[in-house]
Amino acid sequence: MSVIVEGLARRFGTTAALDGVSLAVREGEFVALLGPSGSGKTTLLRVLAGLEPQEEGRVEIAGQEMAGVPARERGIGVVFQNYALFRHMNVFDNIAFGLSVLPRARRPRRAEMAERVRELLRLTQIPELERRWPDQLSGGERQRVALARALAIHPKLLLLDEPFGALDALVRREVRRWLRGLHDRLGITTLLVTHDQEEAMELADRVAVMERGRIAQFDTPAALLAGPTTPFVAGFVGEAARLEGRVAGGVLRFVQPGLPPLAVALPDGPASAFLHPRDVVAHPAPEGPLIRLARATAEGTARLVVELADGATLDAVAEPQGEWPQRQAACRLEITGAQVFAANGARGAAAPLRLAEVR
Ligand SMILES: Nc1ncnc2c1ncn2[C@@H]1O[C@H](COP(=O)(O)OP(=O)(O)OP(=O)(O)O)[C@@H](O)[C@H]1O
Repeated sequence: MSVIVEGLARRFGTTAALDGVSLAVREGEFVALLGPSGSGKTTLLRVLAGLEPQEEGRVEIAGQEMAGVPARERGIGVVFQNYALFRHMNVFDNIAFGLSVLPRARRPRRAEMAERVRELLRLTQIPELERRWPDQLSGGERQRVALARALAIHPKLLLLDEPFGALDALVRREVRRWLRGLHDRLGITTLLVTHDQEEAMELADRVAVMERGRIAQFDTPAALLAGPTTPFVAGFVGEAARLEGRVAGGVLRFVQPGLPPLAVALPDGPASAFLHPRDVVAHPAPEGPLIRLARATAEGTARLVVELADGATLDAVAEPQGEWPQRQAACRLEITGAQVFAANGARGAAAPLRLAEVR
């Protein structure tokens, strides 16, 4: 089911939780809504689900205008982080609940209902938990039950609000891979709210980055990392550090001493550069910025925190062939690229200067 949102607004007192949100989600797509706390992610999901009124704008799901359509007639499956299972019902009854609240005309008969619940238990790979009570389940198992309950009504759209929030990191990773596999098999259009960018990047086909009630950028994970369109997105997505500088004659020089200038096609004037750790490569050198912290990564490379001459720190990687970097050792920093924004919002990708260009 495709979802089209246009100019959506929702205020709480003087707070604009949604301030003109437009978004077009394709049928079968997995989209993550990513943004800092309070940026409007949950409100957007609640408006789509019909749990929150929209003040301005329109929502269309599968070609149908949603204004005035009550929540339970929207055909949407919802899993909220705090949408706990019913403690007085076992797993089977929790899942069947989704069906029992359907409007009478669409509610299946008992035998059909039981068959559907068993099918969902198989689909979510927890058939052995059918008779368990919620307090006898692990966090990951509870999430599977909550998802089975949301899927019970054969939703055409699935809305997930921080569904893994309560799980520890390892279980979280496992459950989200499983969820993505399930999505690929069922093909249900899915919107997931998260403030965890790793989760958004791993799961979603496209990510909508939200900032103060608006969509700052809606793109594939790779495009967001490679081409953030605003300083907010550049700072929020990835692990980039922000450094100030000045462009003159196509050359960016940093305010901080000890960093090489870069070539960038931007007008003269102040500029902000976003440097990802992988773009800052430390080489052994007799003098220069000091390595304050060094740690091995899961990929077998070394991640460093380097202290610049003015006391500011910068994340970097060690030159791949170099010796294992020592704390307190001096280094020379090479910058292989950066996203740069001029004061007027124009952006450019910076690259190392060739020696002939350094004046
Ligand atoms: N029922 C409400 N009453 C008053 N203000 C609200 C209400 N719901 C949300 N808000 C406000 O609207 C803004 C957006 O909230 P929302 O919950 O949508 O953000 P969010 O991005 O989901 O945040 P989080 O990641 O913390 O859940 C916030 O400033 C919040 O305080």
